[in-house]
Amino acid sequence: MTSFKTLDDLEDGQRVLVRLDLNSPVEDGEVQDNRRFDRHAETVRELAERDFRVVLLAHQGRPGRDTFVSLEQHADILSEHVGRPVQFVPDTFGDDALAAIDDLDGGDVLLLENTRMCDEELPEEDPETKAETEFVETLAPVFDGYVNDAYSAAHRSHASLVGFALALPAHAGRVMETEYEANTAIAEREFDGEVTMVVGGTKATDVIDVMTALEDKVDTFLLGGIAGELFLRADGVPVGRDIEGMDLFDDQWEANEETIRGLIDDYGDQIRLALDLAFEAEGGERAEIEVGDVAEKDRAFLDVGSNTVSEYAATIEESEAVFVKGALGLFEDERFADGTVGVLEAIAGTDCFSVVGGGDTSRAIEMYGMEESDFGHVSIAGGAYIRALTGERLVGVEVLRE
Ligand SMILES: Nc1ncnc2c1ncn2[C@@H]1O[C@H](COP(=O)(O)OP(=O)(O)O)[C@@H](O)[C@H]1O
Ligand SMILES: O=C(OP(=O)(O)O)[C@H](O)COP(=O)(O)O
Repeated sequence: MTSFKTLDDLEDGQRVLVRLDLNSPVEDGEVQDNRRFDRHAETVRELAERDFRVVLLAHQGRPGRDTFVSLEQHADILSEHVGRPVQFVPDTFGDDALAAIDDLDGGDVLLLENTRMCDEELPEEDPETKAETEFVETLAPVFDGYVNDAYSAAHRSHASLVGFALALPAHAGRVMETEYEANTAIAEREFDGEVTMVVGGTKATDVIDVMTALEDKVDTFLLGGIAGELFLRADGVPVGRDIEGMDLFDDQWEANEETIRGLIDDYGDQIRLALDLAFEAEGGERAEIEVGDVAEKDRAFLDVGSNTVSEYAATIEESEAVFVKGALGLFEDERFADGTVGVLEAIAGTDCFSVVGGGDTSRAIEMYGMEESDFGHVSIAGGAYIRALTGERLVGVEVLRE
């Protein structure tokens, strides 16, 4: 990451403003611990150990949603991960925030209130405009430097993500560095051997965008999940029952059909579809059917079948690099986890370069007892990961470039 200043370029003991992404699931008002805390703790711990006065900015939820809550609980959770106290002040840039910042000693860590509670944070405007907000103009002068560690939010042109980067010497945090390198690898790196991409999940437009952008970079796409069913249907297999709250096979089908057919016609040799599928039998147990035997108006399919898993695993074992976007089945239900777990275990069992992304999919790694260390990189980004895969530049990363 040579075109960015990193923590290595900061002089110890300064006062630094650090943007993290602690955006988390919230259940009944309770913020849920997750991998974002653990990853960012590394950056925070390093700065505190180097005697910086560390002030943290982060957001939670969006105004109007149940997940839009204070960061008070985040401070406690982060403190557990960092292994030292994380103070909290319920203010973003007012007198209370400034007084709390002023009170800090070297090695102290303070989290300010949810940046999205500040009116100037959210409207998406260019970095120059954001740098001129009262939020940035008030806080920036009390710091020596700005660190952005929030790769997973770097696609948003919000004040705390782009404004401070223009107002202060800007540096990439450790999470920013590793996420950037891994997530841009497919767009930026040349691999000598086969490059394989596992594509699944439920987000049809993401899948179409990624496949369209990466046709030249990827040798084989292994499809599963709802996304795979869209391709099977376009290929003439009568599958496609929508899951609750989605209408991919109904209203949206027409909008996507032509694009998917076009991808199959142009790049059919690179695209591998499921050979068999799994469903819930009458007794509730998992059952499988060959794709060729699926009849019109058949049931909902919840996973790829075992022949597909074996085939996909064999391709992965011969690959030099494997990227994962989306799950191959409803892995949250153990009966339908074989596809997702099968390909992840195949990746973990090889020494290929690998990146697993997408919030839901990477959760399968811990759910089924796999070790993150068996993968090249497990991303904590969702939207930013997709954008990186399609070669889009992230505004929050761009403003860090020297
Ligand atoms: N056949 C299927 N039926 C129902 N849900 C599925 C199926 N295949 C995959 N899924 C669901 O897709 C989700 C992941 O999809 P998506 O949100 O697109 O991926 P990510 O968040 O990892 O980017 C998982 O929670 C999984 O349960
Ligand atoms: O969690 C995030 O995005 P993600 O769910 O796409 O990973 C980021 O914190 C960005 O949040 P936002 O999509 O509300 O701007």
